[in-house]
Amino acid sequence: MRPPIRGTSPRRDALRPERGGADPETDPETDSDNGGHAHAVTQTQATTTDQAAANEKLVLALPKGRILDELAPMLDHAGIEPEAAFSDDDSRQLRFTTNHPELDIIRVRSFDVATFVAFGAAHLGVAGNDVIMEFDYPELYAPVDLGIGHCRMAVAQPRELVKDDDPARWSHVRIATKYPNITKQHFAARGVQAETVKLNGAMELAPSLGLCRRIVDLVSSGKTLKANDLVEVEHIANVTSRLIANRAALKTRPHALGDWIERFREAADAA
Ligand SMILES: Nc1ncnc2c1ncn2[C@@H]1O[C@H](COP(=O)(O)OP(=O)(O)OP(=O)(O)O)[C@@H](O)[C@H]1O
Ligand SMILES: O=P(O)(O)OC[C@H]1O[C@H](OP(=O)(O)OP(=O)(O)O)[C@H](O)[C@@H]1O
Repeated sequence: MRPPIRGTSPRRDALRPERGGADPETDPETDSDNGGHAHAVTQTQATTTDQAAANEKLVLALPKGRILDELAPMLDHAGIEPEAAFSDDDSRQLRFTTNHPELDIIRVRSFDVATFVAFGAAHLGVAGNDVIMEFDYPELYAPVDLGIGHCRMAVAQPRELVKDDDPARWSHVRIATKYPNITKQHFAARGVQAETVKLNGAMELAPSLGLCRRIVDLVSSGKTLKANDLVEVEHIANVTSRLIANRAALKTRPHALGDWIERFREAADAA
């Protein structure tokens, strides 16, 4: 099951910052979400649904790990104080209340943030644009670049391969990566066929063990590549973390979500 797909270019659209904050009421794309079927819903049904939605708690999905550390001061600036268990590493709790009775936080894996928000299980979330691009969910909208989680996505290969190799002459490559979709799109755009082997981590091991000669992965300091005798040969994208929102929720609860989007925008501007 995937969220419904529309015939536009959602990836680029999702990552485009919106002027003056999200206004789903005037967003022509969100207006066309129902493909005209909205007229079949009676006013009473619509009102009841809106009220039910408005009474539901908002859920903010946050990733475990490194992003959470950088996000902490931003949550503070946005006025969000999670309950104590949120910062307790020994706690097995996954959903947390906050100082706002209408807002809960869930803590999930970074790739899963996008899925929870795209399917409407969470209304808002924080995810790297690596994750947003890889899934390319049309139901995601990314209004705020939080300016944290800076890194880049790159193609890398063993140092020894570089001297006799010209990437401009590649016609077919085999790549180990956590990002098969981005990788295929990147190479397709320059006429290279890419065969991908999906790994969930430690991609840097693949060349030395003969799995694939090349990898696509995130690079920040470059230490991991260096330690594994690999070098970057192509840049694919710059990566930062974004606030993401479910488009349908933006439409049904524009004020509640818009308020949180504005708070995160201010927190990002202040950082
Ligand atoms: N070296 C890095 N420097 C800066 N940001 C990074 C780096 N590696 C990853 N990121 C960003 O942080 C996000 C989460 O990465 P992190 O390594 O914390 O989780 P993960 O190991 O990819 O996911 P999981 O929780 O599923 O194990 C990535 O999606 C990316 O946007
Ligand atoms: O350029 P660097 O500063 O060395 O950072 C790059 C490393 O960071 C990420 O891995 P992470 O530490 O998240 O481990 P992972 O393999 O479990 O994803 C990424 O996948 C690289 O391996």
